[in-house]
Amino acid sequence: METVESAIAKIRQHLRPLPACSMPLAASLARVLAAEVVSDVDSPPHDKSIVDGYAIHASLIDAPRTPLTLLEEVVAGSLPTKAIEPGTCTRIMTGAPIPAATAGVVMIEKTQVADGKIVIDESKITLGQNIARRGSSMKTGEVVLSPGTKIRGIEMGLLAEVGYTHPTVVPAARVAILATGNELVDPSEKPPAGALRNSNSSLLAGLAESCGAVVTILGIARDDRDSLEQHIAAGLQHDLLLLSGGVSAGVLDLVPQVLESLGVKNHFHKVSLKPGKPLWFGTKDRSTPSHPDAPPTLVFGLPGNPVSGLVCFELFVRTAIATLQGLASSSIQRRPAALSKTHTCRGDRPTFWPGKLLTGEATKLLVEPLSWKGSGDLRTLAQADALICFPAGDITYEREAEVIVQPLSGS
Ligand SMILES: Nc1nc2c(c(=O)[nH]1)N[C@H]1C(S)=C(S)[C@@H](COP(=O)(O)OP(=O)(O)OC[C@H]3O[C@@H](n4cnc5c(N)ncnc54)[C@H](O)[C@@H]3O)O[C@H]1N2
Ligand code: MOO
Repeated sequence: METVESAIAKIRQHLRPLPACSMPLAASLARVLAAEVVSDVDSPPHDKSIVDGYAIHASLIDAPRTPLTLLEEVVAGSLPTKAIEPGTCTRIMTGAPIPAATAGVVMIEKTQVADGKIVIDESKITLGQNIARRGSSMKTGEVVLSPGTKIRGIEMGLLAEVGYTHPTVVPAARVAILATGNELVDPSEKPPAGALRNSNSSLLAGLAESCGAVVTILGIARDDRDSLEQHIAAGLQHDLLLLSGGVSAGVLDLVPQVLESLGVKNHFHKVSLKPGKPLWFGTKDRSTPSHPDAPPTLVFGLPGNPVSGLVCFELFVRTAIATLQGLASSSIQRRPAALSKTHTCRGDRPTFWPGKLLTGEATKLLVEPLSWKGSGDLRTLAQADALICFPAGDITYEREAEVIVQPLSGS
């Protein structure tokens, strides 16, 4: 049986980013850049005023109270026509290009008009004040964004500034979700005796969407070969297929054999982990003569118990989706914390126990182990924002014992 670490290592061997594509800027939020972005403009595009005021001549620095004759008015979007000379000034608005021979700009609030002349009311004028120089933020030809950058609103603005209306990005992963089980009914139905609602499709769709993936829900496959084959074949058309249920040792746990019969190569089955032990991972080759480097479809057979599926998603699937989408597959973010109360954990596998992070002293993270009833108890998870990682063994932890927690991100 794999350990969590060896399972992650095996999955990583099959991860690579999806082929880059060009995408309309408006659709690029949260995508990852696949190519350098080079500016084709200077920013600012000209020496510009950063305030509304008067452009003045250098001679005023020594004689600041000289009354000045107004030459003209320049607004953003227009061009000055006259150079500033001693004894003159130009009314200028924020963003407008400064006239030739401007030494600085004085804010309108620090000026007065007397007898039709402008008088500066500022004790100290410095050379270059209130002027932003052409190209001071970026120059034509400079690389302003690097491959691997995740596009936020900030980057969307910068891309627009440099004219990238169709940036080259790694696309969102297309994730298919397939629930399996004869006992499942749609969430819109009241389950009859022996049945329960399919909560896993919604759970996994939410988790995958929180990673930025585009999700297709394939419904419910029944526990027979035909139904599984039909649904799985549709799922294999995607970048990643998430199945839930049918992967342990029951008579109807047919998922592994059907996957393999459809050409999905198994890389491991079962991880020493609680909950989540029956996890199955495989890949289906998608390379063709014209696309020899096409990444394979990744297939995760998640255990049917909802919390087992959630834990497997957080430990294994989240990183896989991130890598497909061009983010460096970072190691899972874990941090030390102190238990808020005594807790006994039993088992022969490392356990990921739901916890609630509490505000401790500034430097100390506290975590409360929740009263969790096992891998079917999704209700308690609604209060959780972390998984507490306990090693294998029957161990009682005292209050304030140090444990490792893995925050539940965006889920
Ligand atoms: N002999 C063994 N029995 C079991 C083992 C084992 O190693 N040997 N592993 C146990 C563990 S651990 C888990 S976890 C479960 C996982 O079993 P499956 O992945 O085969 O899942 P199912 O049997 O289909 O379902 C388990 C449980 O989850 C409910 N379920 C299934 N799908 C959904 C869904 N879409 N939404 C909500 N709930 C769902 C299902 O009704 C079952 O109650 O196996 C243990 N057994
Ligand atoms: O390991 Mo299973 O996932 O506990 O219920």
